[in-house]
Amino acid sequence: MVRPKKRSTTTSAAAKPELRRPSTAERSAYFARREAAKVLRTVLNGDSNRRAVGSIKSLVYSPSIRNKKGTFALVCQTLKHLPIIKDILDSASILNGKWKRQGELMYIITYDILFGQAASLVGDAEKFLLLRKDALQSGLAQHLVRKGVKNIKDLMALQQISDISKPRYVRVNTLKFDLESALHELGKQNTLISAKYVVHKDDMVPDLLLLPHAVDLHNHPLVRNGSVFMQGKASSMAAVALQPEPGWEVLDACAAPGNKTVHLAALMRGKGKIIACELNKERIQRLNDTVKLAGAVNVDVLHYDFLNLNPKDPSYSKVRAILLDPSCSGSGTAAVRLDHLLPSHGAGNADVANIDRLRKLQAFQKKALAHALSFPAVERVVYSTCSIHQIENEDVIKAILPLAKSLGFQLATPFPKWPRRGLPVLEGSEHLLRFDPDEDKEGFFISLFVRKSIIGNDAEMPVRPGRRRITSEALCAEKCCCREKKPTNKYGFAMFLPSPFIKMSKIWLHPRLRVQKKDRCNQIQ
Ligand SMILES: C[S@@+](CC[C@H](N)C(=O)[O-])C[C@H]1O[C@@H](n2cnc3c(N)ncnc32)[C@H](O)[C@@H]1O
Repeated sequence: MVRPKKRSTTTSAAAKPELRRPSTAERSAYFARREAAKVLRTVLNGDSNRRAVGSIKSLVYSPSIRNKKGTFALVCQTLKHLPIIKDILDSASILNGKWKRQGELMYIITYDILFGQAASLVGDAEKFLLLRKDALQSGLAQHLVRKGVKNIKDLMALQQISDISKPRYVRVNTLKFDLESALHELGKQNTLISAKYVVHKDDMVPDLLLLPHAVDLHNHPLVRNGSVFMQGKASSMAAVALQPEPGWEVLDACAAPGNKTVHLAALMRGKGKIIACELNKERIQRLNDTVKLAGAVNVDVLHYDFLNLNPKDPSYSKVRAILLDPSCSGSGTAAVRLDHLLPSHGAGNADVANIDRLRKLQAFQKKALAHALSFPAVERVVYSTCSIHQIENEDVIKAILPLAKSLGFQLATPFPKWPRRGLPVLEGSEHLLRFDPDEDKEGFFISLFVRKSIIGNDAEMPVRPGRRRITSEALCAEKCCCREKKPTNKYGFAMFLPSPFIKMSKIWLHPRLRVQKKDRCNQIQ
């Protein structure tokens, strides 16, 4: 890394301005630009490979970034202006091989020279671009002409980049703090911004507080000591929908970073047991940290593949509720993650690679939901995603519903007063809950399965927890999400039933359960 030059002993009058010791502001701006370039490189690489390693926010708020606020602003602003910056650098052929390899740093500095803090520019890369400032400025003037606008303000308006004014929610961690004290503390005069936050209680989710969107609480003492968690409304609804009772055994199937795990612990008032299962080794540390920060003593972190947990293992025989918040496309949080700033935005979201990815995610989601429903004592299962795609939401429920029904589950209605429900593509979609990215500033999906002893019309006999009645529809759903499709006979039944099912001899040949061959698998496509 080329650092700002230290004071030199030379006495040459011409060299003096170049070699003076950089001021604190210049040094801090120098490092902020390097930190921003590092984040920008990760973001742009992830975007071009369609494999984001983290959102802009999560990258900026990682411990390695010192000047978080400055870095975040610089990355966002550079991204907003990136098409213009690239056009100017390309058309003026300013970058040679050496500086091309540091493209992200060049973008950041160009942003600063043309649109930002050109005052504190020290460093070799900065010097290189400052020497070409005239070329950059005339490139900008030509760009404005090409776009048919008079000034930068009009140019930005043309790009129609809207700021996402998502309200800021915090969930009070009742394991450590109480709602009224949090309301009081957060409402106090804030010395940093010399203003009071206006804090409201959420009208639907207990222990959730609402603040203005501009409020930055990352460094607030209550956040740092785990008294409150920065958690959105939709995400906070998932654990509440599960309604775990104090003393229950609960499984959080896909747990890291653990926001919902510790919410479950708070709802259970620290009584009972939560098994927090997580596959990803790196994310286990985050999960452990969240659990520790929240003071959740009844959480057992398990580094394991949820799909390989054996529901018949006595360790899980008392699990009464499962929260399944599996990996998903994250499309519902795209706005919050500032994906609209990325070059790929608007480049055809539904491209082939994306659809392929969604199908793979859906295959996992269906397997995981079928697996969650197979735990013998489970009474309540929440399936949630932060995706807006039907394929990861309603389609998953539709595919698994026959199996769920055969096991004695029904869809129940979490938060009946919430106005936005599931897309009407399956019977019972009114039970499903959706957050809309336009109306609610984020997309989210929650479904709740509750085990009843009588299954509506399809069943004359009660199904006790732990016992399953297998219908042909259920078999279809289970096979199609876990195995290859099997050939069916003219009645629509599988001709090659998996041997354990035959051994169980529990396939009830009730005429109602025979589904038409043509209808059998369409719900899982
Ligand atoms: C959407 S995130 C969960 C967020 C979490 N519920 C929260 O609120 O903080 C999904 C998590 O599931 C994990 N995961 C994916 N496949 C898994 C599997 N087969 N078993 C356990 N965890 C898995 C991912 O590593 C990821 O951490």
